Amino acid sequence: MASQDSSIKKLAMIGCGSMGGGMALLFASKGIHVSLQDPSVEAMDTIIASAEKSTDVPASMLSKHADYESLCNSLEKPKVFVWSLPHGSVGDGVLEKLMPFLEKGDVIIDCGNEHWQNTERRQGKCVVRGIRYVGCGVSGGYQAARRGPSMCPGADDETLPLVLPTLRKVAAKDPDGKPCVGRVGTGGAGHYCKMIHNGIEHGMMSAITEAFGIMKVGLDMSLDDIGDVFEQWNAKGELEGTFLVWISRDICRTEDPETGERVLDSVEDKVVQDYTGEEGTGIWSNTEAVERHVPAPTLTTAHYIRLASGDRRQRAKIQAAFGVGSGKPNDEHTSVFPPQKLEGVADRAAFLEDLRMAVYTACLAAYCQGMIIIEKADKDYHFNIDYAELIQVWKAGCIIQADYISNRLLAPLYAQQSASNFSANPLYHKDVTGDLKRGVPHLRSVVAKSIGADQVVPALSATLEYLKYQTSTDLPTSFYEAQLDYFGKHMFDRKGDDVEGAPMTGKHHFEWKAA
Ligand SMILES: NC(=O)C1=CN([C@@H]2O[C@H](COP(=O)(O)OP(=O)(O)OC[C@H]3O[C@@H](n4cnc5c(N)ncnc54)[C@H](OP(=O)(O)O)[C@@H]3O)[C@@H](O)[C@H]2O)C=CC1
Ligand SMILES: O=C(CO)[C@H](O)[C@H](O)COP(=O)(O)O
Repeated sequence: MASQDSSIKKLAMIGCGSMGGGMALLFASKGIHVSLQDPSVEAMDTIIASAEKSTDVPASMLSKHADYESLCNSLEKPKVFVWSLPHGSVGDGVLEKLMPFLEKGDVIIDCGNEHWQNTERRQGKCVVRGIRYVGCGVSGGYQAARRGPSMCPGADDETLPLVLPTLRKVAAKDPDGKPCVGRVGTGGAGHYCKMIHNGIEHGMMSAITEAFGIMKVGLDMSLDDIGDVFEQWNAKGELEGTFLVWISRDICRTEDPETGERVLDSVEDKVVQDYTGEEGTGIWSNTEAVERHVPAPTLTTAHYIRLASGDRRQRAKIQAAFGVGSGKPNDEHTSVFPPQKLEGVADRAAFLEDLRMAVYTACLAAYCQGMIIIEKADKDYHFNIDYAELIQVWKAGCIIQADYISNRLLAPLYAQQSASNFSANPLYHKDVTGDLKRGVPHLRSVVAKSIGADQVVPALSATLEYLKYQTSTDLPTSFYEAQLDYFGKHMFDRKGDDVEGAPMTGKHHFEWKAA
């Protein structure tokens, strides 16, 4: 591996599906020989056939291998393996079978969406044999896998310098040509941050989806007009260069060439990834938020509508119990509380501006909530996160790419990481809070009108609530604390008792009613 330019000349790609296939071609296009391994011979043949058709990948840069012995024999020492596998037991099984062929110094770069604790467990197994295991979250979907994804690696500080020169060659580049990969942190930090990336992704997706619903039904706009709005939002201002807004434009406009109909009109309203177990990042990121005691309602509420959406049959049955529909999922597309046209929108352009700012505010809140989870995890798990590198990773090639948020707010903030009074919590920084404050009147207006018209706005409304409760030191939760003390003798602090440091049990109990 470590020849003159210290970059990798040969590697094995284990897992040749949509991501692995794209990355295999990408590595090969950069002059790296890629040995393919996948249970499906067809998957490997498809990659080789794509290389034959391509102009940038000589098919001779790829070889396919039926077993690990042949795969390992095709590599140079130290051997380098890139994994693009489903999470969990698949990776454990591959590691077990691969172990007999591994030697000191060999490197595994796990580019799947693995749970960070699995990553650390495997790092522990590998390190005792001198094998290096990098947990490298990859983002951007299968198209980016082929042309340059955003890459989020975590491992010990001796291992990362060995793989970074190669990852820099293939990773997405920001507009200044700087690669979107870097030293994110130690241990499972790479997979941890990718997991939170996906949590942020879900919050942003929901906010944009809710805005779509508002425009479609609440304003009775055509798909073409909605596509135009997304295009304008993406072109300038706070949502400038937001990947998810950009693809939303395309989603509105794309027609099926066979039918001439909009593809979107044929898509059923269920997100099933959490049910199929195909992906786990949504569940893990929200579980982490709660376990780290970080309120992340934009992410969590986005996840709840996803969960509700996934089981369409259950929704149909519940709907019938409310007295609407037949209870059979495919009979009707209807609602117990059908969304209606918005009332009180005299000036559509002004409302669309409110909507743009509401979506921005929710996207920024999603980013903030994600960064606060990472900050807390960094302290609890000692990831030693390099925040500036992490924001660089997310500057291009990834699903949460949001140019304004990263360039104008987060990159300048995280450039100060070495300052003695630095905090990675974006809500302690005035540029960020200034923008959130500016967003609130727009968000309030959109949420109020939407609620009046039964529009489905979980992430937008949860963001508004979040900004209210996370910024208040006068919450109605005095009452909650009193309830706890009444029935459970859980104690409370009196007003003015609060002190610096971690939250502690209160010092007082009141005998509200004699036992
Ligand atoms: N799709 C996306 O947009 C993104 C996905 N990811 C992550 O990347 C990873 C791969 O995802 P994706 O490419 O979409 O999934 P795919 O299902 O398309 O690819 C996974 C591949 O792994 C293969 N595989 C399964 N078991 C083994 C094994 N024991 N040895 C070798 N190969 C095996 C599968 O083969 P077979 O089909 O025959 O079982 C399949 O070809 C996942 O962790 C995913 O979460 C990350 C970012 C984006
Ligand atoms: O990791 C990804 C993007 O970043 C993948 O696209 C992933 O499949 C998305 O799935 P989910 O919405 O369940 O996280």
